[in-house]
Amino acid sequence: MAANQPDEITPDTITLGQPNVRTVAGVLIAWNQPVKPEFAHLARNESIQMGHIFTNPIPAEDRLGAPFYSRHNYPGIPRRKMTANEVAAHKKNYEWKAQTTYTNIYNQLLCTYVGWNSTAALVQLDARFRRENQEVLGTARQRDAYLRSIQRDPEATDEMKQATRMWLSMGLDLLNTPHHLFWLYEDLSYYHTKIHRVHDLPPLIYLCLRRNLVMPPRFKYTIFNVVEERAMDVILSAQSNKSVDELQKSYKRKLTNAIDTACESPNTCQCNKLWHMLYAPQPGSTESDAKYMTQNGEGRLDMTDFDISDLRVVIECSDTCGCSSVCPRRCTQRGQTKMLLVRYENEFIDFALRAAEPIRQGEFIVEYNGLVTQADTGIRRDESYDVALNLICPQLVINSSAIGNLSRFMAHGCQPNAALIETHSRVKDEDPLVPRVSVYAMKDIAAGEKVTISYYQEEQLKSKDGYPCKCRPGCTNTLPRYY
Ligand SMILES: C[S@@+](CC[C@H](N)C(=O)[O-])C[C@H]1O[C@@H](n2cnc3c(N)ncnc32)[C@H](O)[C@@H]1O
Repeated sequence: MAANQPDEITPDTITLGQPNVRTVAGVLIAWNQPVKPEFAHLARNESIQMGHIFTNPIPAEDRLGAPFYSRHNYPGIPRRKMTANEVAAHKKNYEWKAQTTYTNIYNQLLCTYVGWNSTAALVQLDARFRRENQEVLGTARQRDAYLRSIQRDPEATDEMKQATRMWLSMGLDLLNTPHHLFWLYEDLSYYHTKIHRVHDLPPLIYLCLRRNLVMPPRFKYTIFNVVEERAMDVILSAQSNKSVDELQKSYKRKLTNAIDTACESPNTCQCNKLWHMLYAPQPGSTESDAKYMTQNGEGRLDMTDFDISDLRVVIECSDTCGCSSVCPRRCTQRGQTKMLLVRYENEFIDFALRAAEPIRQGEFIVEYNGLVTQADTGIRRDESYDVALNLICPQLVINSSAIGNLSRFMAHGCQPNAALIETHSRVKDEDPLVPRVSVYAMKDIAAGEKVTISYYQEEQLKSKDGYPCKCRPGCTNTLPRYY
């Protein structure tokens, strides 16, 4: 019986690409077997996980052999589930795990379960259920609070308001249609949240406030960068990969610690030295015009005079700085703290990322995760998902079209409220420096607002064969097409 148990989704079942330690810097996709000799030392480094393909394994309930087989085939989302009849035959044997809850049309608490399809949802009246499912109830409450805010929003269309009722007042018609796209949205929210939970990140929610739901995006979910083999060659030979000691041996100028640091251990913090040795414009040289962004004691960046066209870098502490994991200079290492949601917008934008709670100017929002690949591979890809690594590794980009996290949904804004910032960050100075990019708020962002970045240059926004920019009503720019 144990082999059939559908409710076990432990961190172990979220294997490749979802390592359960926060010190992981990335996943190396090594196509060769055995791995190249120059990568042999990486196999022994716990900050790098090795694999041959990047997968989102389907958690244990797929092994159930249950009769319901979903029409939708999405990475990491089980297709086989139990129907109400199947559950009736088994339920005495198991402690089923709650997936999410809704309020039904009689104002009762309705629960769907992991590994069951929607026909098997149950009304839960018992106080023990509430006590034992605080996390599930909390996420459902946050989702419902957002949906109720749409009902009050004077700018929301009637169609959007009507669609919120699908979630806020769960009807029998939807419960009896397990193939409905609605349930795929719910599964994406649940299984991607599951990956977040392993790393203490907030839940995420996918929504589509339309009469007819559109197919949600199909991609593999990761909260670590996935590095291609050739990109790893570039990383290992880059100057930025050298340790502070190595860099110091060849650095001729006198190092000053003139810039303050918010590090918990200001006297031993190495970040300012790294800035001088790696990225600071050298006197007399016109090569780099990089700007150094440093966090204050609350981990926020100073965004006054921030210009999106500047090259800028954040340097995070490593263990050689002598600080702890809660140091204000380790925001990206700690990861997202603000809850975000992904919502379908319109036929131009498709899906976009929105804040589910207020974010203050200068705060870290989320890391931009994806496939670290060569900028020039010769293979066509959707470059609108590319983020350049101009300072850390100019030959590489992070592309999130097929593998990424929720940041891949950020829409373009001609007056953006967030910015991408290259981040030099690793937990140990001897780990490979997998390039990272972080998203920070340029302005205060209200709950419910879109998180937007500018990913087009001024001249690209007038593209001839493009399509209209929908960043805000009245925008007259056009966006280029990429693929
Ligand atoms: C990085 S993707 C963003 C995520 C994408 N919307 C999705 O659903 O997967 C960039 C693409 O989103 C669309 N997009 C983003 N911002 C837009 C805007 N302001 N106006 C129109 N389309 C936009 C364009 O199709 C663009 O090529």
